[in-house]
Formats: sequence, structure tokens, C-alpha cells
Amino acid sequence: MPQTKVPTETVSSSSKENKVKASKGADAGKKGGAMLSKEDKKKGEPTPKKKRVENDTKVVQVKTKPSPSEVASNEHDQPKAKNNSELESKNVHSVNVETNVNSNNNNANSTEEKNEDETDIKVIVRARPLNQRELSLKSSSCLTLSETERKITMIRKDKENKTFYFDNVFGENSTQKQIYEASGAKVLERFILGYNACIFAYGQTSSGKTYTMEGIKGNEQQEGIMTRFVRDLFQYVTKQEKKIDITIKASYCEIYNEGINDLLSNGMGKHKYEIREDKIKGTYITNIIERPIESEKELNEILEEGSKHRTVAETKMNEMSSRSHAILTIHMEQIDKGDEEGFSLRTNKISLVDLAGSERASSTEATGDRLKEGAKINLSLSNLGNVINALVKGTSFVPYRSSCLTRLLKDSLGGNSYTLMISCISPAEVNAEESLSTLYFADRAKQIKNRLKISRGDPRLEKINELLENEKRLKARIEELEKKVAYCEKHHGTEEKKKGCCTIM
Ligand SMILES: Nc1ncnc2c1ncn2[C@@H]1O[C@H](COP(=O)(O)OP(=O)(O)OP(=O)(O)O)[C@@H](O)[C@H]1O
Repeated sequence: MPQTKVPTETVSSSSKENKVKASKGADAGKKGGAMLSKEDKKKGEPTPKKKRVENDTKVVQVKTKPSPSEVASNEHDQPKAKNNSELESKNVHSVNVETNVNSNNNNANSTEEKNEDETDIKVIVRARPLNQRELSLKSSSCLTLSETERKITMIRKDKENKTFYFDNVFGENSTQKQIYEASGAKVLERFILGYNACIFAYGQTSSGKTYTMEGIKGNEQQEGIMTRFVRDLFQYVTKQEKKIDITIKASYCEIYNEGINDLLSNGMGKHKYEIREDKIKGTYITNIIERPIESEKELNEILEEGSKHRTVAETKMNEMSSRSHAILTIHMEQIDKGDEEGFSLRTNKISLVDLAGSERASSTEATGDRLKEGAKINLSLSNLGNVINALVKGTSFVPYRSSCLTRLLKDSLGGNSYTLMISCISPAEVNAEESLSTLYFADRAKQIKNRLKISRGDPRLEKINELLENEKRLKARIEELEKKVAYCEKHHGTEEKKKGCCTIM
């Protein structure tokens, strides 16, 4: 019987596993509202959850590398968008979670489970409403979209319009709930079956990535994917309590200027964080705190603590612009109660990623530290674009090692993960070029094939299982032969022997 161990905060380099019994918790935030202005936020809303960096006015001449948008807009050989029925047919089937969890437990060796399932990266596009800045520039919307046809068209002056199809397309009136149902809820279905998963938000600065992933705390309607995912995950955990021991741990880090910060270290994180790869764990960060989680409330506290320490600063485009890529990772272990051999073990992780936004120095009017950050952000996003291009083209070398971000997302891009990308765009004509670039980026990403396999932790378990099966078979054969020998001995020299009872062995 698996033992319940005392929950302890761990770092990922530690081999010590802390098993805790997951329990119910409830800590829903409360929210409200459409596009929020600075004033709205000050009035209604709880304290901003990000750490602010004072605006640095010192001008430093930094030559920025081309942003992904600049790279993408120079590419004319973009692949054609696939239609949705084609995409749908490749989707992993929708599943009844309860049924499949149990059947997986009972058939740990089934052929189906050993096979890898190939699946495309799923892509959702979300266009936010026009914001105050865009309205004051008298910029109108340059997008038309059809949520039912999952189609979005960019209307371009003096140029051919561009139409794209994605797994889902959402316009300015879309609610946080709708976005979650099309993204987080679907990913959760796979996650609890034991698949690795990833949701990442990509897009230009101020396009709504943090709003989509984190949402606005204290307003139920505006909760983001992370909060909703955590609530639904714990609903599942609570339902499974009688049948399955579940252990959950979480870490929260940011990649800032190509360095890693542990957002849960309370500023004490003076460790050297390195990205490593492991056959069992996949990609992980050494020394990062992995906190055992027993309730929804505890996981929400992590979300809050992490967002409080995240690096943000004001730019011309966004008063609370994320200057880093933030990654919340939730690890889950599930094992049937009473399963002494541990063959029902499923161990997997999900990464919820809020990327920093691509930005043009001319739009953000950044100087000093902001400019340097912007250059690093663009560089890592450009590296991400290169990885996606290499995966789509099927080149033998994929430049994962070119940045922290691509190294950390290696499992999620072209690896063993059910991955969903949310591309956030501004509808404004003034941002048309950046939005088009995001759409091209998303269009390429959806062509990446990942290979899904339920993660059972130690692959040696499979071998042990096979050996135990062999042992069972051999024991049965020995028993059978012993019976026959006994029969022969008993009837030795009798008529029965003549019938050949001794030759049947
Ligand atoms: N769909 C939306 N509906 C209402 N308000 C939104 C929506 N999307 C974004 N906003 C608002 O727009 C502003 C900018 O959004 P957000 O900070 O999420 O952008 P971002 O893409 O994360 O930017 P950055 O990359 O600079 O961090 C915020 O005030 C946010 O509340």
C-alpha cells in the first residue's frame, strides 16, 4: 500500500518524493468587466499581482534583433491554413474522463497505451476589444472573424486580405469562461489521464496574454485559465479520493533576460538554476522549489505569490507589461489505492505559460532597461519561431538550445505533450502588422506534431511488469507439469501408461 508521506517543500533536483493526499479546497476569486483602463483597475480591482520595475529613463543604445513579426513578415512562403475538418479528424478523441482513467488503470499493459498517439498542436486565436490607446488614435478594427467557421480574416488596405483557420477563433466579446472551455478544460481531460500538457499564450505586447492566462483576481467572471484549471483539477482530485492516491506539486518561475528566477523563493533564490533533461522527468530546472499542494487554496496562493514576484513594468503599450516569460508547472502523480506493485502509477506535468509579448521599440518607446528587456524578449521569441519553423520543415536539427525558453518548452514542442497555444491579437489597424505576424506564427505552430504517451514514471516498471507476467506463466506451466508427473507416477506400469500418459509432457 503506498504510504502517505509528510508534505515538504522540495526542489526539483531532490530525489525525495513527498506524497500527500490531495484534498478538497475552495478559494474562488471574484471578478468583473470588459477592457479595463488604468483608472478602472485602481478603483475596482485587487492589488496588481506583478512586481513592478521602476521605469528606467537612462537611454542605452541597444541594437535590437528583429522581432518575430519582422522575421515572419519577410517570409512569403507561408504554409496554407488547413481547414478545420482536417484538423478535427486528427484530434485525440474526446474522452469520458472517469471511464478512461479506470480502464487505463486496469490495463496498464494494453497495446493501445504503449502506442504513441500523434496529435497536432492545437491553436486558438483570441482578439481582444480595442483599447483606450487604439481608440484615441482613431484606429478601427481590421479583423473579421467567424467563431462558428473558426476563421479569421485580416482586412488589409491596398493588399490582399488574409484568411486563416484555427481550432477555435474568438472575438472581442468572448468571455474568459468560453476561452477556458475551449482550452484549459480540454487540456485537463488529457492531463488527468496521465498525459503531459502545456498551454501557452503568445502575442504582441498588450494583446491580452496575461489577461487570458491569469485573468483578474477578485472577479469571478474574469478569472483566467490558470485559476479555472486549478479549480477543476481539484474537483477531479476530490472525486478520486476514495480510489486513487494523488500527489500534486507545483513550481512557478520566470525567464527574465535569459536568466531563471524562482517566483516562489521569496527573493531568497540565490541558487544556480540550470535546465536539464531526464528520460523520466523530461525537461526540468535544478534547485527550483516544487511545493506540495493539498488544496485548490494552496495552489491559488502559489499563483498569487508568483504573480506578485513576476517582473513587470510600464511601457507606452501596456502599463503593466510583463517583462518575462512566466511558467507555472503542476506535477501530478496518481496511483490506485492498494496497488502495491505500483503499476497503475501515472506521473505527468502541465506547464501553463504566459509569454512576454513581442514589441517594437518604436511603439513601446522603450529606453534603458526596458529597451534591453525588449531586445531579450524579442530574441527569445524569435528563437521560439526558429524552433517552430524547424519542426514544421522537419529539419534534422531543431535549435532548442538557443534560449532558455526553447529549452524549457522542448517537451511541449514536438515532444510528448498535449499542447495548446493561445494566440492573442489586437484588432486595431495600427497593430495590423504585428497581428498578422502572430497569425502566421500560429498557423505554423498548428502544423507541429507531438507524440502523446501516458507517462508512467520509471520505464523500468514496464520491464519488471513483463518479467512478472513471464513468471506467472511459467508458474502455471510448472503446476500443470507437476500434476502430470504425479499422475504418471501413480499409474506407472499400468494400462494408463500404455495409453501414453507419460509422453504428453
Ligand atoms: N479580452 C479582453 N477583454 C478585456 N480586457 C482585456 C482583454 N485582453 C486584454 N485586456 C486588458 O488589456 C490590457 C493588456 O492586457 P495584458 O496585460 O493581458 O497584455 P499582455 O499581452 O500580457 O501584454 P505584455 O506582453 O505587455 O505583458 C490589460 O489591462 C487587460 O486587462
